[in-house]
Amino acid sequence: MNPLPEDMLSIEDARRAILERITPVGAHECVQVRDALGRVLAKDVIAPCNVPAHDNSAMDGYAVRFDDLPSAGEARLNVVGTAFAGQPFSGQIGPGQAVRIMTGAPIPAGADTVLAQETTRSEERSVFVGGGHRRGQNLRRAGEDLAVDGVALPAGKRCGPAELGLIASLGIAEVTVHRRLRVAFFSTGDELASIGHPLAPGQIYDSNRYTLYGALTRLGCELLDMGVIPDEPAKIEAAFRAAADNADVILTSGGVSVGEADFIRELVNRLGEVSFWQIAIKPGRPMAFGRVGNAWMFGLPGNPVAVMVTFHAFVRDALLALQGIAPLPPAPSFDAVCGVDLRKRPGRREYVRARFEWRDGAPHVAPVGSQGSGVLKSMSEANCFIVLAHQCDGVSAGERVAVQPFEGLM
Ligand SMILES: Nc1nc2c(c(=O)[nH]1)N[C@H]1C(S)=C(S)[C@@H](COP(=O)(O)OP(=O)(O)OC[C@H]3O[C@@H](n4cnc5c(N)ncnc54)[C@H](O)[C@@H]3O)O[C@H]1N2
Ligand code: MOO
Repeated sequence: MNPLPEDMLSIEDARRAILERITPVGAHECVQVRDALGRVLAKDVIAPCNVPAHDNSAMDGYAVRFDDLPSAGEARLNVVGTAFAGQPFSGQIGPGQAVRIMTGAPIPAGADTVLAQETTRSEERSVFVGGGHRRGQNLRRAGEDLAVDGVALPAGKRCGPAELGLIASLGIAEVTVHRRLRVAFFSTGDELASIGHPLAPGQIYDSNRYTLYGALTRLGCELLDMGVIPDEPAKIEAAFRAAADNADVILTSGGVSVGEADFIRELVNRLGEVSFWQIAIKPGRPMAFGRVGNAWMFGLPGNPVAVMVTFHAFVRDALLALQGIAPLPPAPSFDAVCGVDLRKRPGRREYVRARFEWRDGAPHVAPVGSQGSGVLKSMSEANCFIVLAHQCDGVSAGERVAVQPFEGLM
């Protein structure tokens, strides 16, 4: 078995080193509510009005005065009008009176309680009510969702469907968001051909740019796809310079290890700085992080699954932090019963492509397909990673293991 290098950083140390150094992109812009989907708020959204705007009914039924309700037996109240959402009852409810009310209608003056109509009996202009009610029941108070002048959404929040609706519920047409993150990316390797070009002997099709396109698009980044760059230092250097002039982040794949055509680290060290490049992770050990000009640089390993694992473990959260998202959402994770024995070398965290399913009310998980770090098929068949901790030295069938589902992450 090959020895593990001694100067590998743990995943936690590498993540900390990355996240401590980066700060969100400074530039902001104003966008229409719909265009805020996936964008990160750069300023708090302050409520210009209450939501709900007025005390209103949570049920179809009757608005009443609690003091008119019997503690036992049945009381009769006079129905003096009707309140609809959008058509309030303009009068005042007096003793012994009720107003027929629909869900969302403003509570008439004088009423303090709503009876669901299923708990009542009506006859012409009367309603009969029993005991057992609570003062204030079935009422939604003005401002109980969002209070006027309060922070409705904090800066750093990424806008999803709920946030768009919430902003609209305040009547706000535009919000201030961080500028989109610009990410330049290219693949390196003489063996790589792009789609549409025939393969020369020894060549393979470049898949990493497409995987990265997918992952970056899902994160809402502005993409600068720089294609395939051959293993020629001058060409890679030119690509780095152009990328650093135009992007906040540069992602490369390939050429980061110790082979004779692996130029990435040497070039980045000349144009900027490599902070570290060996991490206690499998797959993905040779991943370089550093800077070129004003851009952050992630030199991802060439193997297609190593690209995805390092993106998941390091790049994703770094991009979220650069977009201004705070605090970073934790990666969803749960424990599942492992169906097979797993071999594992202590001293690095391993990400195993796997599928989980629910059986007998509990999650079960087992690896899928070949775990070679060039094998994308098993990545596509998997729906989660089994994450084996740094010091773990193997798992026996039936033991519980940590699982990170892909949904929402990849
Ligand atoms: N002597 C050592 N050799 C290797 C080590 C090591 O520590 N010592 N590490 C291995 C590990 S782990 C990985 S991962 C790879 C990473 O090396 P590179 O980043 O230099 O990647 P390449 O050599 O350029 O490519 C590796 C592999 O991936 C294929 N590839 C590259 N780019 C693409 C692409 N865009 N689309 C599809 N496939 C791609 C490439 O053809 C190679 O097969 O190094 C190990 N070696
Ligand atoms: O760790 Mo490499 O990333 O096996 O493929």
